[in-house]
Amino acid sequence: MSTPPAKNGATPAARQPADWRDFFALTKPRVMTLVIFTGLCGLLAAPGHINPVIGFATILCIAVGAGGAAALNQWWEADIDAGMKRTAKRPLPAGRMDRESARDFGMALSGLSVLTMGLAAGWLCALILAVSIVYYALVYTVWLKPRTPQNIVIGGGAGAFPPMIGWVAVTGHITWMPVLLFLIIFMWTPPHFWALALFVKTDYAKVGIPMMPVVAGEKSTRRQIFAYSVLLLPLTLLPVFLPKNDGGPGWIYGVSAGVLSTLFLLLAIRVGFRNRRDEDDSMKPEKQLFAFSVLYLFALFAALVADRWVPIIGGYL
Ligand code: HEM
Ligand SMILES: CC(C)=CCC/C(C)=C/CC/C(C)=C/COP(=O)(O)OP(=O)(O)O
Repeated sequence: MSTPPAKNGATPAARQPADWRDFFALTKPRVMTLVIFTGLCGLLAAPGHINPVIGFATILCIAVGAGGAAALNQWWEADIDAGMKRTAKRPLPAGRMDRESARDFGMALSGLSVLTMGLAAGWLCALILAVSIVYYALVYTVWLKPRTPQNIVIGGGAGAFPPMIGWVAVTGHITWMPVLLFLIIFMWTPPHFWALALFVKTDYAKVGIPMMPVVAGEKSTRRQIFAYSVLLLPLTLLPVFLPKNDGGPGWIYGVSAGVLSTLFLLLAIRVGFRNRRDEDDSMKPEKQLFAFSVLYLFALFAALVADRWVPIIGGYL
């Protein structure tokens, strides 16, 4: 694929050779910690045993594949990133790397991760990883993001696959539980992202990306954040009703999910029905919901692992 033409000539040519820190930054390491964590939790919560070396390779491949997809995302969007305050310091818009290096790095990481995943954890895991890379780098970044305010609703699927990959690495097949884990992240993504989009709305408007607050306005986005958060609560409780032999969790997960999702909903209600009087009003509730969304998913998946391992460890004591 050739490098996309500059949309407004904003991306400068690289002024200096990139070093390893720039390549690392290209993998969006902070965002990907949660992607990797949910993948790890899928693997640790699944019923069954996995060779630790294969388990480690699986998580490494998720990390490398997600990093590769993130590099391809930045290769494609260098001009957009140059126009937004939040992203302008990234290696491409800041002129620390040329676009072809980012593209080649992204392609190499993506190819390598899928191949290694296939050899280590099996070709079903490799297929799901390949789908998530293509989903993020192509379907979301190239196709949906510049076209529709539903971009992150549909595109959010990309980030929902890692726990399914971890789970399938252990069990070998897709059952209800990994599908529910996928759906939980799918439902979580709109409130996670729109809370942030509400306070960086002007940036997205400036570069012409049709994010929901830009297209449908604040009020509609707030109501939609609320709606997805309402649906998220019962969805996170559904796993408890699955049979134990499909890895259905018990009360540790159930209680944690109930408490966490209720807190999430309370914050979403504050954001959802807030009437800002003027543009200068603080965005504290939105910032709180965004920050909590990250903590929430970490805690929810940690509870899933605790649910499986606390009784096992307790049995040894
Ligand atoms: C299409 C779906 C998603 C969109 C558009 C999105 C967008 C964003 C954006 C714009 C940020 C701001 C910070 C940054 O860019 O560094 C962010 C932060 C973050 N996102 Fe998402 N996100 C999505 C899905 C996910 C998923 C699936 C996960 C993990 C499972 C995730 C985890 C995180 C984390 C951990 C942060 C905080 C990073 C930090 O502390 O700097 N996001 N997200
Ligand atoms: C295994 C695998 C391939 C996982 C992919 C994980 C995935 C899709 C994560 C999405 C999170 C993310 C970096 C969103 C940024 O959106 P953006 O690119 O629109 O944000 P930006 O404005 O910060 O560039």
